Amino acid sequence: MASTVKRGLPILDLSKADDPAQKAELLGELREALFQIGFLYIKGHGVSPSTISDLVKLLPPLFNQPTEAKAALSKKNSPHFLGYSGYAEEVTLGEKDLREQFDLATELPVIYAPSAHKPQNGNSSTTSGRDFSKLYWRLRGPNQWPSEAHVPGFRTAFTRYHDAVQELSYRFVHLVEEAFGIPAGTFDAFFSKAASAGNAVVPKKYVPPQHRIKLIRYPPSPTSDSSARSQGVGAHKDSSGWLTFLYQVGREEGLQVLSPDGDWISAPPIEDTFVVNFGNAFEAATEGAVKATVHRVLVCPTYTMPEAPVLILFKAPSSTSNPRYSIPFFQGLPLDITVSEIQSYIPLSVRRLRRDSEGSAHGAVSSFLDPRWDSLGESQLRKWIRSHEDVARTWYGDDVADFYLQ
Ligand SMILES: O=C(O)CCC(=O)C(=O)O
Ligand SMILES: [Fe+2]
Repeated sequence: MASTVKRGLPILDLSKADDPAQKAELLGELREALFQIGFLYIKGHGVSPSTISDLVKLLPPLFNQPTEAKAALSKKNSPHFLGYSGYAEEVTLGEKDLREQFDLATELPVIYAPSAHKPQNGNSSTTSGRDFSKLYWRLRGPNQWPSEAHVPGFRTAFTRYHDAVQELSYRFVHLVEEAFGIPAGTFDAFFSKAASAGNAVVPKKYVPPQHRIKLIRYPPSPTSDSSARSQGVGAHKDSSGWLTFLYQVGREEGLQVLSPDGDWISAPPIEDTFVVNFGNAFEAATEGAVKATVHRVLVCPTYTMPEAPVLILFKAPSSTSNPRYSIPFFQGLPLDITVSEIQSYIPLSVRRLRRDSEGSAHGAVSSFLDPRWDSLGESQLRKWIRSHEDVARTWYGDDVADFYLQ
Protein backbone atom coordinates (compact mmCIF):
# COMPACT_ATOMS: atom_id res chain seq x y z
CA MET A 1 0.00 0.00 0.00
CA ALA A 2 2.68 2.44 1.02
CA SER A 3 4.52 1.84 -2.26
CA THR A 4 1.52 3.07 -4.26
CA VAL A 5 1.28 6.21 -2.19
CA LYS A 6 5.00 6.86 -2.39
CA ARG A 7 4.73 6.94 -6.20
CA GLY A 8 2.53 10.01 -5.69
CA LEU A 9 -1.19 10.43 -5.58
CA PRO A 10 -2.99 8.46 -8.32
CA ILE A 11 -4.18 10.23 -11.48
CA LEU A 12 -7.13 8.45 -13.11
CA ASP A 13 -8.28 9.11 -16.67
CA LEU A 14 -12.08 8.94 -16.64
CA SER A 15 -12.25 8.88 -20.44
CA LYS A 16 -11.17 5.21 -20.16
CA ALA A 17 -14.71 4.51 -18.93
CA ASP A 18 -16.00 5.06 -22.48
CA ASP A 19 -13.75 2.37 -23.92
CA PRO A 20 -14.80 -1.18 -22.99
CA ALA A 21 -11.19 -2.33 -23.50
CA GLN A 22 -9.92 0.13 -20.87
CA LYS A 23 -12.77 0.31 -18.38
CA ALA A 24 -11.65 -2.70 -16.32
CA GLU A 25 -8.22 -1.13 -15.91
CA LEU A 26 -9.80 2.15 -14.77
CA LEU A 27 -11.99 0.35 -12.21
CA GLY A 28 -8.92 -1.49 -10.89
CA GLU A 29 -7.07 1.82 -10.47
CA LEU A 30 -10.12 3.31 -8.78
CA ARG A 31 -10.39 0.39 -6.33
CA GLU A 32 -6.74 0.84 -5.40
CA ALA A 33 -7.19 4.60 -4.91
CA LEU A 34 -10.38 4.13 -2.86
CA PHE A 35 -9.01 1.58 -0.46
CA GLN A 36 -5.40 2.76 -0.17
CA ILE A 37 -5.29 6.54 0.06
CA GLY A 38 -8.79 7.93 -0.48
CA PHE A 39 -7.40 10.91 -2.40
CA LEU A 40 -6.88 11.05 -6.17
CA TYR A 41 -6.76 13.24 -9.25
CA ILE A 42 -9.10 12.78 -12.20
CA LYS A 43 -8.49 13.88 -15.78
CA GLY A 44 -10.65 13.24 -18.84
CA HIS A 45 -13.47 14.43 -16.56
CA GLY A 46 -15.66 15.98 -19.26
CA VAL A 47 -16.19 19.41 -17.65
CA SER A 48 -15.56 21.86 -20.48
CA PRO A 49 -12.56 24.19 -20.16
CA SER A 50 -14.78 27.24 -20.80
CA THR A 51 -17.16 26.28 -17.97
CA ILE A 52 -14.18 26.29 -15.63
CA SER A 53 -12.43 29.37 -17.00
CA ASP A 54 -15.65 31.44 -17.10
CA LEU A 55 -15.97 31.02 -13.33
CA VAL A 56 -12.24 31.22 -12.59
CA LYS A 57 -11.87 34.57 -14.34
CA LEU A 58 -14.56 36.03 -12.06
CA LEU A 59 -12.70 35.10 -8.87
CA PRO A 60 -10.47 38.21 -8.75
CA PRO A 61 -13.42 40.62 -9.27
CA LEU A 62 -15.49 38.63 -6.77
CA PHE A 63 -12.88 38.93 -4.03
CA ASN A 64 -11.83 42.46 -5.03
CA GLN A 65 -15.31 43.88 -4.48
CA PRO A 66 -15.41 46.78 -2.04
CA THR A 67 -15.39 45.66 1.59
CA GLU A 68 -18.96 46.90 2.07
CA ALA A 69 -20.18 44.82 -0.88
CA LYS A 70 -18.59 41.69 0.60
CA ALA A 71 -19.93 42.53 4.06
CA ALA A 72 -23.42 42.83 2.58
CA LEU A 73 -23.11 39.17 1.52
CA SER A 74 -21.90 38.00 4.95
CA LYS A 75 -22.87 34.53 6.19
CA LYS A 76 -24.20 36.36 9.23
CA ASN A 77 -27.26 37.24 7.10
CA SER A 78 -28.00 33.61 6.35
CA PRO A 79 -29.53 30.87 8.53
CA HIS A 80 -28.23 28.52 5.81
CA PHE A 81 -24.58 29.47 6.50
CA LEU A 82 -24.31 30.64 2.87
CA GLY A 83 -22.38 33.76 1.98
CA TYR A 84 -19.07 35.48 2.60
CA SER A 85 -16.64 34.90 5.46
CA GLY A 86 -13.77 37.32 5.79
CA TYR A 87 -10.09 36.62 6.13
CA ALA A 88 -9.27 34.55 9.23
CA GLU A 89 -12.87 34.41 10.46
CA GLU A 90 -12.89 30.60 10.58
CA VAL A 91 -10.95 28.45 12.99
CA THR A 92 -9.64 24.88 12.53
CA LEU A 93 -7.89 23.09 15.39
CA GLY A 94 -7.97 26.26 17.47
CA GLU A 95 -6.03 28.26 14.88
CA LYS A 96 -7.33 30.86 12.44
CA ASP A 97 -7.57 29.77 8.80
CA LEU A 98 -5.81 32.41 6.71
CA ARG A 99 -8.30 32.50 3.85
CA GLU A 100 -11.50 34.24 2.81
CA GLN A 101 -14.36 32.48 1.11
CA PHE A 102 -17.81 32.58 -0.40
CA ASP A 103 -20.03 29.60 0.42
CA LEU A 104 -22.62 28.94 -2.27
CA ALA A 105 -24.87 25.97 -2.98
CA THR A 106 -27.43 24.47 -5.31
CA GLU A 107 -30.01 27.27 -5.55
CA LEU A 108 -32.99 25.95 -3.57
CA PRO A 109 -35.86 27.55 -1.68
CA VAL A 110 -36.37 27.34 2.08
CA ILE A 111 -37.99 24.06 3.12
CA TYR A 112 -37.86 24.46 6.91
CA ALA A 113 -41.36 24.81 8.37
CA PRO A 114 -41.10 25.43 12.12
CA SER A 115 -44.76 24.90 12.95
CA ALA A 116 -45.63 22.18 10.48
CA HIS A 117 -44.92 18.52 10.18
CA LYS A 118 -45.79 18.36 6.49
CA PRO A 119 -44.47 20.39 3.58
CA GLN A 120 -46.67 23.39 2.93
CA ASN A 121 -46.19 23.37 -0.81
CA GLY A 122 -48.28 20.23 -1.14
CA ASN A 123 -45.52 18.41 -2.97
CA SER A 124 -46.23 15.25 -1.10
CA SER A 125 -45.27 12.72 -3.76
CA THR A 126 -41.57 12.95 -3.01
CA THR A 127 -41.64 14.22 0.52
CA SER A 128 -44.63 12.70 2.28
CA GLY A 129 -44.34 12.09 5.96
CA ARG A 130 -41.23 14.22 6.37
CA ASP A 131 -40.95 16.47 9.41
CA PHE A 132 -39.73 19.80 8.08
CA SER A 133 -39.89 21.35 11.53
CA LYS A 134 -36.58 19.62 12.34
CA LEU A 135 -34.05 22.35 12.86
CA TYR A 136 -31.46 20.95 10.47
CA TRP A 137 -33.79 21.59 7.50
CA ARG A 138 -33.01 25.24 8.11
CA LEU A 139 -29.53 24.62 6.68
CA ARG A 140 -31.14 24.38 3.27
CA GLY A 141 -32.00 27.58 1.43
CA PRO A 142 -31.07 30.09 -1.25
CA ASN A 143 -27.75 31.74 -2.00
CA GLN A 144 -26.73 35.33 -1.45
CA TRP A 145 -25.69 36.38 -4.97
CA PRO A 146 -23.18 39.16 -5.64
CA SER A 147 -24.72 42.03 -7.57
CA GLU A 148 -24.46 42.14 -11.36
CA ALA A 149 -22.98 45.61 -11.00
CA HIS A 150 -20.00 44.32 -9.01
CA VAL A 151 -19.43 40.91 -10.65
CA PRO A 152 -21.24 40.82 -14.00
CA GLY A 153 -22.18 37.34 -15.21
CA PHE A 154 -21.40 35.67 -11.89
CA ARG A 155 -24.67 33.85 -11.35
CA THR A 156 -24.69 32.43 -14.89
CA ALA A 157 -21.06 31.27 -14.73
CA PHE A 158 -21.49 29.80 -11.25
CA THR A 159 -24.66 27.94 -12.19
CA ARG A 160 -23.07 26.45 -15.30
CA TYR A 161 -20.08 25.30 -13.25
CA HIS A 162 -22.32 23.88 -10.52
CA ASP A 163 -24.41 21.91 -13.01
CA ALA A 164 -21.37 20.52 -14.84
CA VAL A 165 -19.57 19.39 -11.67
CA GLN A 166 -22.81 17.97 -10.28
CA GLU A 167 -23.06 15.86 -13.46
CA LEU A 168 -19.41 14.80 -13.14
CA SER A 169 -20.00 13.88 -9.50
CA TYR A 170 -22.93 11.62 -10.40
CA ARG A 171 -20.93 9.95 -13.17
CA PHE A 172 -18.02 9.41 -10.82
CA VAL A 173 -20.26 7.87 -8.15
CA HIS A 174 -21.42 5.34 -10.77
CA LEU A 175 -17.79 4.33 -11.30
CA VAL A 176 -17.32 4.02 -7.53
CA GLU A 177 -20.34 1.71 -7.40
CA GLU A 178 -18.87 -0.43 -10.16
CA ALA A 179 -15.52 -0.49 -8.38
CA PHE A 180 -17.39 -1.73 -5.29
CA GLY A 181 -19.01 -4.45 -7.40
CA ILE A 182 -22.53 -3.12 -6.93
CA PRO A 183 -24.86 -2.01 -9.75
CA ALA A 184 -24.21 1.45 -11.18
CA GLY A 185 -27.07 3.61 -9.91
CA THR A 186 -27.31 2.05 -6.44
CA PHE A 187 -26.78 5.46 -4.79
CA ASP A 188 -28.99 7.34 -7.27
CA ALA A 189 -31.78 7.38 -4.71
CA PHE A 190 -29.69 9.77 -2.55
CA PHE A 191 -29.73 12.27 -5.39
CA SER A 192 -33.44 11.86 -6.15
CA LYS A 193 -32.76 10.08 -9.37
CA ALA A 194 -34.64 6.89 -10.19
CA ALA A 195 -32.39 4.02 -9.20
CA SER A 196 -31.31 1.92 -12.14
CA ALA A 197 -32.88 -1.42 -12.96
CA GLY A 198 -31.29 -4.34 -11.22
CA ASN A 199 -30.80 -2.52 -7.95
CA ALA A 200 -32.02 -4.89 -5.28
CA VAL A 201 -32.57 -2.15 -2.71
CA VAL A 202 -36.03 -0.59 -2.80
CA PRO A 203 -35.11 3.08 -2.76
CA LYS A 204 -36.66 5.43 -0.26
CA LYS A 205 -37.68 8.79 -1.71
CA TYR A 206 -35.47 11.60 -0.52
CA VAL A 207 -35.63 15.34 -0.93
CA PRO A 208 -32.98 16.32 -3.53
CA PRO A 209 -29.80 17.27 -1.69
CA GLN A 210 -28.11 20.65 -1.78
CA HIS A 211 -24.49 20.56 -2.94
CA ARG A 212 -22.15 23.22 -1.57
CA ILE A 213 -19.36 25.01 -3.39
CA LYS A 214 -16.75 27.15 -1.70
CA LEU A 215 -14.88 29.80 -3.62
CA ILE A 216 -11.68 30.36 -1.66
CA ARG A 217 -8.84 32.84 -1.79
CA TYR A 218 -5.67 32.30 0.23
CA PRO A 219 -3.63 35.49 0.20
CA PRO A 220 0.16 34.98 0.01
CA SER A 221 1.66 34.17 3.38
CA PRO A 222 2.26 37.30 5.43
CA THR A 223 5.68 36.00 6.46
CA SER A 224 8.74 35.82 4.24
CA ASP A 225 10.26 33.08 6.40
CA SER A 226 9.92 29.99 4.19
CA SER A 227 10.06 27.65 7.18
CA ALA A 228 7.06 29.39 8.72
CA ARG A 229 4.29 28.48 6.35
CA SER A 230 0.95 29.54 7.69
CA GLN A 231 -2.31 27.67 8.00
CA GLY A 232 -4.57 28.25 4.99
CA VAL A 233 -6.88 25.66 6.42
CA GLY A 234 -5.95 23.34 9.28
CA ALA A 235 -5.85 19.54 9.05
CA HIS A 236 -9.38 18.20 8.62
CA LYS A 237 -11.63 15.58 7.08
CA ASP A 238 -14.34 16.94 4.79
CA SER A 239 -17.63 16.84 6.61
CA SER A 240 -19.99 18.60 4.20
CA GLY A 241 -20.93 15.73 1.99
CA TRP A 242 -20.46 12.43 0.26
CA LEU A 243 -17.55 13.15 -2.15
CA THR A 244 -15.51 16.32 -2.76
CA PHE A 245 -14.40 17.52 -6.22
CA LEU A 246 -11.74 20.19 -5.82
CA TYR A 247 -10.52 22.44 -8.61
CA GLN A 248 -7.16 24.08 -7.85
CA VAL A 249 -6.77 27.29 -9.83
CA GLY A 250 -3.41 28.30 -11.28
CA ARG A 251 -0.04 27.07 -10.03
CA GLU A 252 -0.01 28.04 -6.39
CA GLU A 253 0.63 25.05 -4.18
CA GLY A 254 -0.28 24.38 -0.60
CA LEU A 255 -2.63 21.39 -0.45
CA GLN A 256 -1.22 18.43 1.48
CA VAL A 257 -2.64 14.99 2.25
CA LEU A 258 -1.88 12.79 5.25
CA SER A 259 -0.70 9.35 4.16
CA PRO A 260 -1.56 6.23 6.19
CA ASP A 261 2.09 6.27 7.35
CA GLY A 262 1.68 9.75 8.78
CA ASP A 263 3.62 11.65 6.10
CA TRP A 264 2.27 14.82 4.50
CA ILE A 265 2.16 14.34 0.71
CA SER A 266 1.90 17.40 -1.58
CA ALA A 267 -1.10 17.57 -3.87
CA PRO A 268 0.01 20.35 -6.26
CA PRO A 269 -2.30 21.73 -8.94
CA ILE A 270 -2.18 19.63 -12.11
CA GLU A 271 -3.66 21.20 -15.22
CA ASP A 272 -7.08 19.92 -16.34
CA THR A 273 -7.67 17.81 -13.26
CA PHE A 274 -9.93 17.76 -10.25
CA VAL A 275 -8.86 16.30 -6.93
CA VAL A 276 -11.39 13.85 -5.50
CA ASN A 277 -11.68 12.86 -1.86
CA PHE A 278 -14.31 11.38 0.42
CA GLY A 279 -16.28 12.94 3.25
CA ASN A 280 -17.06 11.70 6.75
CA ALA A 281 -20.38 10.22 5.60
CA PHE A 282 -18.62 8.06 3.01
CA GLU A 283 -16.13 6.84 5.59
CA ALA A 284 -18.95 6.04 8.00
CA ALA A 285 -20.98 4.30 5.29
CA THR A 286 -18.09 2.03 4.37
CA GLU A 287 -17.19 1.52 8.04
CA GLY A 288 -13.76 2.97 7.34
CA ALA A 289 -12.95 0.87 4.24
CA VAL A 290 -12.70 4.18 2.36
CA LYS A 291 -11.21 6.90 4.51
CA ALA A 292 -12.17 10.52 4.72
CA THR A 293 -8.50 11.35 4.26
CA VAL A 294 -7.08 14.17 6.38
CA HIS A 295 -5.75 17.15 4.42
CA ARG A 296 -4.70 20.76 4.98
CA VAL A 297 -3.50 23.83 3.10
CA LEU A 298 -0.26 25.55 4.03
CA VAL A 299 0.24 28.95 2.47
CA CYS A 300 3.75 29.18 1.13
CA PRO A 301 5.66 32.44 1.13
CA THR A 302 8.29 31.05 -1.24
CA TYR A 303 8.49 28.47 -3.97
CA THR A 304 8.97 24.90 -2.78
CA MET A 305 9.87 21.98 -5.02
CA PRO A 306 6.94 19.75 -5.88
CA GLU A 307 7.49 16.14 -4.83
CA ALA A 308 6.90 14.56 -8.23
CA PRO A 309 9.92 15.71 -10.31
CA VAL A 310 8.08 15.23 -13.60
CA LEU A 311 5.80 18.12 -12.73
CA ILE A 312 8.66 20.57 -12.76
CA LEU A 313 8.92 20.19 -16.52
CA PHE A 314 5.47 21.61 -16.97
CA LYS A 315 5.43 24.32 -14.34
CA ALA A 316 7.04 27.61 -13.76
CA PRO A 317 7.90 28.27 -10.13
CA SER A 318 5.05 29.78 -8.15
CA SER A 319 5.37 33.43 -7.45
CA THR A 320 5.38 34.61 -3.87
CA SER A 321 2.95 37.39 -4.64
CA ASN A 322 0.02 35.47 -6.10
CA PRO A 323 -2.98 34.54 -4.02
CA ARG A 324 -4.04 30.90 -4.27
CA TYR A 325 -7.64 30.22 -5.37
CA SER A 326 -9.47 26.92 -5.06
CA ILE A 327 -13.02 25.68 -5.66
CA PRO A 328 -14.17 22.62 -3.69
CA PHE A 329 -17.57 21.12 -4.63
CA PHE A 330 -19.05 19.13 -1.76
CA GLN A 331 -21.59 16.64 -3.08
CA GLY A 332 -24.58 16.80 -0.75
CA LEU A 333 -26.73 14.03 0.70
CA PRO A 334 -30.31 14.18 1.98
CA LEU A 335 -30.23 15.77 5.44
CA ASP A 336 -32.59 13.22 6.97
CA ILE A 337 -30.57 10.20 5.87
CA THR A 338 -29.05 8.16 8.71
CA VAL A 339 -25.77 6.29 8.87
CA SER A 340 -27.55 2.94 9.06
CA GLU A 341 -29.63 3.80 6.00
CA ILE A 342 -26.53 4.68 4.01
CA GLN A 343 -24.76 1.55 5.22
CA SER A 344 -27.62 -0.61 4.00
CA TYR A 345 -26.60 0.32 0.43
CA ILE A 346 -22.98 -0.79 0.87
CA PRO A 347 -22.25 -4.51 0.54
CA LEU A 348 -20.57 -6.35 3.38
CA SER A 349 -17.76 -7.29 0.99
CA VAL A 350 -16.79 -3.60 0.88
CA ARG A 351 -17.33 -2.83 4.55
CA ARG A 352 -15.13 -5.84 5.45
CA LEU A 353 -12.22 -4.15 3.70
CA ARG A 354 -11.82 -1.73 6.56
CA ARG A 355 -8.17 -1.34 7.27
CA ASP A 356 -7.15 -1.77 10.83
CA SER A 357 -7.04 1.83 12.03
CA GLU A 358 -4.77 0.99 14.93
CA GLY A 359 -1.45 2.65 14.37
CA SER A 360 -2.61 4.37 11.18
CA ALA A 361 -2.30 8.12 10.88
CA HIS A 362 -5.83 8.10 9.51
CA GLY A 363 -7.07 7.27 12.98
CA ALA A 364 -10.43 5.99 14.06
CA VAL A 365 -13.55 6.08 11.92
CA SER A 366 -15.37 9.38 11.73
CA SER A 367 -17.32 10.85 14.61
CA PHE A 368 -20.23 10.88 12.16
CA LEU A 369 -20.82 7.35 13.50
CA ASP A 370 -21.56 8.89 16.90
CA PRO A 371 -25.08 7.67 17.71
CA ARG A 372 -25.95 11.04 19.28
CA TRP A 373 -26.05 12.51 15.76
CA ASP A 374 -28.67 10.30 14.23
CA SER A 375 -29.07 11.90 10.83
CA LEU A 376 -26.66 13.62 8.50
CA GLY A 377 -28.56 16.91 9.04
CA GLU A 378 -27.90 16.71 12.75
CA SER A 379 -24.13 16.29 12.27
CA GLN A 380 -24.10 19.04 9.61
CA LEU A 381 -25.90 21.46 11.90
CA ARG A 382 -23.39 20.71 14.64
CA LYS A 383 -20.49 21.28 12.24
CA TRP A 384 -21.81 24.64 10.98
CA ILE A 385 -22.65 25.86 14.47
CA ARG A 386 -19.18 24.96 15.71
CA SER A 387 -17.44 26.76 12.84
CA HIS A 388 -19.71 29.85 12.83
CA GLU A 389 -20.90 30.47 16.37
CA ASP A 390 -22.00 34.04 15.56
CA VAL A 391 -24.34 32.86 12.79
CA ALA A 392 -25.67 30.14 15.07
CA ARG A 393 -26.46 32.53 17.94
CA THR A 394 -28.21 34.97 15.60
CA TRP A 395 -30.41 32.47 13.79
CA TYR A 396 -30.71 29.46 16.08
CA GLY A 397 -30.54 31.09 19.51
CA ASP A 398 -28.28 30.54 22.49
CA ASP A 399 -29.90 27.30 23.68
CA VAL A 400 -29.29 25.53 20.37
CA ALA A 401 -25.82 27.03 19.97
CA ASP A 402 -24.84 26.03 23.52
CA PHE A 403 -26.14 22.49 23.01
CA TYR A 404 -24.04 21.88 19.89
CA LEU A 405 -21.00 23.75 21.18
CA GLN A 406 -20.68 21.52 24.27
O1 LIG B 1 -8.15 24.88 -0.89
C1 LIG B 1 -7.93 23.68 -1.01
O2 LIG B 1 -7.16 23.23 -1.85
C2 LIG B 1 -8.63 22.69 -0.11
C3 LIG B 1 -9.73 23.28 0.73
C4 LIG B 1 -10.36 22.28 1.63
O3 LIG B 1 -9.84 21.24 1.90
C5 LIG B 1 -11.71 22.56 2.22
O4 LIG B 1 -12.17 23.70 2.15
O5 LIG B 1 -12.31 21.62 2.75
FE1 LIG C 1 -11.23 19.87 2.74
